[in-house]
Amino acid sequence: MKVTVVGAGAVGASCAEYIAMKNFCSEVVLVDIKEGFAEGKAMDLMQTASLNGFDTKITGTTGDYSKTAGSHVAVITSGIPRKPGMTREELIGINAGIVKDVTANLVKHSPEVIIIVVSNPMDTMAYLVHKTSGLPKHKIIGMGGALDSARFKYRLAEALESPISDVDGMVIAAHSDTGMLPLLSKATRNGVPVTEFLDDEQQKYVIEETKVGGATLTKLLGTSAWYAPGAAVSVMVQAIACDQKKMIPCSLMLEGEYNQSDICLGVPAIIGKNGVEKIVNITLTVEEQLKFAEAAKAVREVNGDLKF
Ligand SMILES: NC(=O)c1ccc[n+]([C@@H]2O[C@H](COP(=O)([O-])OP(=O)(O)OC[C@H]3O[C@@H](n4cnc5c(N)ncnc54)[C@H](O)[C@@H]3O)[C@@H](O)[C@H]2O)c1
Ligand SMILES: O=C(O)C[C@H](O)C(=O)O
Repeated sequence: MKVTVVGAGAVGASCAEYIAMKNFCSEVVLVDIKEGFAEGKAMDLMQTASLNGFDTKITGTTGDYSKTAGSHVAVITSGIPRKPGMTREELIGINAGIVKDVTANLVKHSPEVIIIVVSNPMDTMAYLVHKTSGLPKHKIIGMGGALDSARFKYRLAEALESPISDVDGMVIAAHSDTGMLPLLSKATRNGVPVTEFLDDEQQKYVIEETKVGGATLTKLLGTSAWYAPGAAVSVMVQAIACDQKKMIPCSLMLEGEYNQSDICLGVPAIIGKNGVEKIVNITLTVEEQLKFAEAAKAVREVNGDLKF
């Protein structure tokens, strides 16, 4: 299994590191536009192989997409991250052009590739890849829900004063500060609804902190996060590489599911060797349905700024 990661910056390098550490892939190719940067990151990571005990071969290239030929999966992390005080949506002006060019280069050299879109604003960038790549819809997957759900579990465990391994939960809808929908109604501690343990104020805290999870880290770090994003991507790549058929919330092109069409939004899906094996329909409360529709409206407005 060959995986390309475009963008050897914070998130791209973290993806490559987690993928290699899990040792399920033969080859990871890092691509960046900055001269020598991807080559340097690849060499540094390869020098951890004997220390960390992996056999994945990591190489780097400055923009030579012929080196990515025959990739099964490609991850797009190229583009600018936000700074404190910014929204992800403000990145569209620069990142749309980058994502469009990168997609064309990837598909040219790997026509069968499955693309995982990470660059922000992610739901809109995933939509852009659908509109420009010519790939079938099951081969384009936006990464947001896996990360947001991990942050939800972190906040749930904090409020429950429990180990994170005790909790389960999922975030769907948009990967944005306002459009995320943490499904508190379905979150559990060892199978017991968390609503049995958390009062209204604690529930509100968990939801609000989850939604601004990326902004909180951006404020602390001065740029956006990379460890959890890289780990989230590695889980998705592994689900494809090992045909795990894992249920992961991902930003997918909807054609009537959840009452939405012609939009990429976070919904639970089965991820396996073909990419998206199936979108999973779950029952939402009336309030959740309204929030999902509101998130869709906001993402649609951002999509309207795209030029194809
Ligand atoms: N979807 C998510 O959950 C999620 C999570 C974290 C970050 N992100 C997004 O991922 C993107 C990358 O974040 P980061 O922290 O790694 O930024 P970064 O600045 O550390 O890295 C981005 C890299 O992309 C490279 N690049 C720019 N244009 C390129 C091109 N045309 N071809 C190849 N490489 C190119 C840059 O040289 C840089 O090395 C941002 O848009 C950020 O908002 C999304
Ligand atoms: O917050 C950001 O801008 C980056 C990313 O989308 C995240 O959620 O960490």
